[in-house]
Amino acid sequence: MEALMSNWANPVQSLPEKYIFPPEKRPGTHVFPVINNIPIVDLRNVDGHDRSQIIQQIFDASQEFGFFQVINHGIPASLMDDTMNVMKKFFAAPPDYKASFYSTDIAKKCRIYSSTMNYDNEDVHYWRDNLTHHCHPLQDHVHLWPQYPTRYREVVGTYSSETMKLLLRILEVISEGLGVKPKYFEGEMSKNQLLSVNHHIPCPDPSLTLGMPQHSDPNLISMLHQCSVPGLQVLRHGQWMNVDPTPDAFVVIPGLQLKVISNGRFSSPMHRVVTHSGEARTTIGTFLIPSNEVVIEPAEEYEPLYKGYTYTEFFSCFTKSNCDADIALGFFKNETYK
Ligand SMILES: O=C(O)CCC(=O)C(=O)O
Ligand SMILES: [Fe+2]
Repeated sequence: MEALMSNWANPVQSLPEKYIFPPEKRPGTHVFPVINNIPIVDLRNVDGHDRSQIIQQIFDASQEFGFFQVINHGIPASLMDDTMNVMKKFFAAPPDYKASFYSTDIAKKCRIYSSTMNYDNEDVHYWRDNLTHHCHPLQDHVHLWPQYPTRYREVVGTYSSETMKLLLRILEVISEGLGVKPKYFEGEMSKNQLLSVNHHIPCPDPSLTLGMPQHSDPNLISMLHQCSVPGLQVLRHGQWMNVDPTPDAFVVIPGLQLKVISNGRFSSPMHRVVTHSGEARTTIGTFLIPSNEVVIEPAEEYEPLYKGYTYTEFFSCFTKSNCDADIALGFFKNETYK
């Protein structure tokens, strides 16, 4: 349980050796530029006269940046704040309470762990704790969730059903732009909803370590709710750049399955997390994940870049390739159109 950083005495005076990355992987003392023109999609009139313009904005943003932010998305700021506060309180809970959720078993449906799924075998640890649990359908999972703080289940229950609805609305807009049936992404395609909360305590030396490895999200689509402390970086034209938090917005990140289904019209941007020396950072990620059995394939018939596969087949290649998206997708590339 000493693995959980949120139990450590605060502040940590010097970076423990196990968290110091080899020089080529360190973020260094470089000041990273901020992406100051991240596309912001205003969803206020998505069901009205702005719909076709919104579709265009989402596709343009995905082509140009790989991701976008949404505002006026219908989830009240008060619910976003309540959920963030509940999460911050959970990570501040007594160590004994958190111990009951600690597990390195990825099959466990509600758990807290530190660094990555590979804590026991990795050479260097990432500077993060993570709470992950399934959310959908609520009645199958809510009994496994924390009960501290006392409002956890009530607040996070509402939050997760609202974020699920929002992601399905965004996916419906995307399906329209792709020219597939409006409910293409419902049901098996978005069967599992995962809430993944990252918590990074203040770090004595952010130049030497990382809060999360560089990766593309393996699922269908992700939505990220950042607190006010920056840390998310996206690789843009070969350079790491900061995606600073926009109050009350969500960052929408297409996953690798959307890249395949859209036949490459969406990409799945490479991102990572750097640490902060002054303040703790908490982010709430919502992931939609296909069922294990559903066949993922380009929705267009014309020159499909990938062969069909099940999500289980993909995920096994993804983990075997050490979570390298290019290697994993390489197994499913269609030779004819490479
Ligand atoms: O916490 C963040 O800012 C990013 C989280 C993320 O990329 C992920 O959980 O996949
Ligand atoms: Fe991610």
